[in-house]
Amino acid sequence: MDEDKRIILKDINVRYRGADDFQLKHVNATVTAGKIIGIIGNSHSGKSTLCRVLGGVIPNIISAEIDGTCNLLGYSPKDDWQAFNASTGVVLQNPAGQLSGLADTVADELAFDLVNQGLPASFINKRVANVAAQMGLTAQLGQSPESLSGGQMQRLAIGTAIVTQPKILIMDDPTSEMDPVGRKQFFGWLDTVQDTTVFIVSSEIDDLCEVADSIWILKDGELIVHGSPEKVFNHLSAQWRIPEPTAYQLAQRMNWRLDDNRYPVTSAELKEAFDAQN
Ligand SMILES: Nc1ncnc2c1ncn2[C@@H]1O[C@H](COP(=O)(O)OP(=O)(O)OP(=O)(O)O)[C@@H](O)[C@H]1O
Repeated sequence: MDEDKRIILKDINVRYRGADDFQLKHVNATVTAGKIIGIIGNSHSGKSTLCRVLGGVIPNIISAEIDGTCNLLGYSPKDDWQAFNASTGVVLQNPAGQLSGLADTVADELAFDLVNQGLPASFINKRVANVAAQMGLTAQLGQSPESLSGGQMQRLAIGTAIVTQPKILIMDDPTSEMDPVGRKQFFGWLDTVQDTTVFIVSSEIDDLCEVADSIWILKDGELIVHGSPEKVFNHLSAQWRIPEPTAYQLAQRMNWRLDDNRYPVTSAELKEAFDAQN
């Protein structure tokens, strides 16, 4: 398959300045464009560091020792930074830190990159209204970004990342400050995203299983497992200290299995396994 339809990570090693050990070690994976990748792992396992590599923040903004190959849809963050940057949208852990700080209103913040691109006002207004609606921020468009709650701020950060319609979206724990309703809406929205490759770090295992094509588990900087949610959670090692999704736990307790003997990991699969027993 063409390089411009894949994301390729080949033997990525990363060490921050002054650190004794590597924070990412021999990370290898290939992803087909358009997939949703859920990244999980315990604290300090390297999830944010991987997001920084995928978004080109390392090495272009945070200088760190990095080797290996990172190629996103044909662009390398090292060699094609401008094109790479234009193709990726990044939502970091601290949403407030990635806002421009120059916009008086949520609408101006959402419009910021489009204005910088010199696009016509009518186009910008339409795009901003569309993104605000997707993020549930229509009522806040006239408000100052500083007046937003933590969850709204996260939704604004996601909005600023998607407003330029990047081909790749990288989100590091984007729902950490959302309430349960906001989180549900966010994962419902994520499920509708098309023609975009999404990398999302989250500890919301149930939600991730519903939307992700693939789950990556990081442990001590190593990508120890990657595969479909069903495969990954049916072959977990207790040593990794990763919780199974609720559907899996319930089915295991009731011994409800799918046709191929696996336990379900999504609500639809749980129903399938239940129906098969009754
Ligand atoms: N800017 C930095 N400079 C030096 N070391 C760092 C830096 N950022 C992270 N680290 C270290 O790199 C390791 C991996 O951190 P990282 O934040 O990538 O893990 P994580 O899995 O995202 O953790 P968490 O779930 O706690 O956010 C940790 O040991 C952390 O202390």
